Amino acid sequence: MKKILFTGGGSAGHVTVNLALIPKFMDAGWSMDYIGSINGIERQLITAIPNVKYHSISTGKLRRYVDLKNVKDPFHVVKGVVQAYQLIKKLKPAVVFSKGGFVSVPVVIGAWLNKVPVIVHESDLTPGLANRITSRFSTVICTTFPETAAAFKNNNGHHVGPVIREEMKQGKAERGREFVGFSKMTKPTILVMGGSLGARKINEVLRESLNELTKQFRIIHLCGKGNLDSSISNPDYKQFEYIDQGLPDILAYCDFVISRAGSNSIFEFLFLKKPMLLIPLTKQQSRGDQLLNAASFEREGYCKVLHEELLDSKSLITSVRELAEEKEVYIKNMNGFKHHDALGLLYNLIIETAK
Ligand SMILES: CC(=O)N[C@H]1[C@@H](OP(=O)(O)OP(=O)(O)OC[C@H]2O[C@@H](n3ccc(=O)[nH]c3=O)[C@H](O)[C@@H]2O)O[C@H](CO)[C@@H](O)[C@@H]1O
Repeated sequence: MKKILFTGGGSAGHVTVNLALIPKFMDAGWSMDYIGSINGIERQLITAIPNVKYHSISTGKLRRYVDLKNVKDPFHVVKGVVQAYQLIKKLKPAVVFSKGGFVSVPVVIGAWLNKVPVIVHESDLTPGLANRITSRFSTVICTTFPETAAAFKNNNGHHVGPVIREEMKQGKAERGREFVGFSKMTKPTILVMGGSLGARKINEVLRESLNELTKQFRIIHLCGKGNLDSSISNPDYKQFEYIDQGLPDILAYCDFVISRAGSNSIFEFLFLKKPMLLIPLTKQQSRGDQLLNAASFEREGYCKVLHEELLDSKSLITSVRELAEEKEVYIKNMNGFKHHDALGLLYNLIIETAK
């Protein structure tokens, strides 16, 4: 039986493509292992899947800012490399697929030391730090955006396009309504998603604006772990920390989306033709990848952008109303995007690369 090893984590954006690939390898009868961190979101998402064996290793965050943990973390990364090397030596996978995030660095180096071919995936317009490191130890780097492929120095970039999980295509609006517990009613519904980990500023401003927004809309708020606010009682507002299996149904049910600009999420919204208001992570909080993702979508006319520096209750309410008024224009523009089978392309590439 052929064996594949997946890695990637830290946030769901570094797990989603793995979640899309796993059913394909399962159907083809491959044996599957996953190396992730001890406490990252990948543990919760992957251990819920039967037939995938989860192994955890020590990890260290790769920070761009000064922090006392920067002294300790290189030791965690080195320990992770040793653990990954030993695990891969024992597991003997035919190929490693890495979706990035800091946990992937020791795994990819461990695979390279074991001479196992590695495929890396980058979903943002500019490569993340982890992928810039792991690209040097990889056979192919697959990208969501065409221009990203050229950024990798070893000429091993390969554009595959946005990988959409199969279940995203099978959402049912009525199931979504029942899942969240809204009564049958015609008020348009907005899904608010501050990235897979939630976004404090978006949560605060949204909650300040709730009374005004719910005069016109219903709101489903994915607020991130530990961010529920039990003091709010509004029949047109439902909040969840994170939704795993039910998300396709909820997206099918929603009319609009307010979101961070993580690449996997925005391509899912594009695929489902949901007019979106994007509030990208700022340059102070990140390398600026979401600003570029959002700018690229704005140029194509797929979204409206509200920069966090300008985000307050007034600008949020105005932007949402404008989005709703211009709904048809956004949908028309999104209809022009040509989707192809990126998941199939990626799957075939992995099969061809496997030893
Ligand atoms: C803070 C941070 O580091 N953000 C990065 C992270 O974002 P983040 O982890 O938010 O990643 P994305 O927006 O790309 O993807 C999130 C994925 O989680 C899913 N989802 C989300 C919420 C939920 O309740 N249920 C659920 O299933 C979405 O459908 C999507 O498939 O990875 C992205 C892709 O590399 C980057 O663009 C972001 O800059």
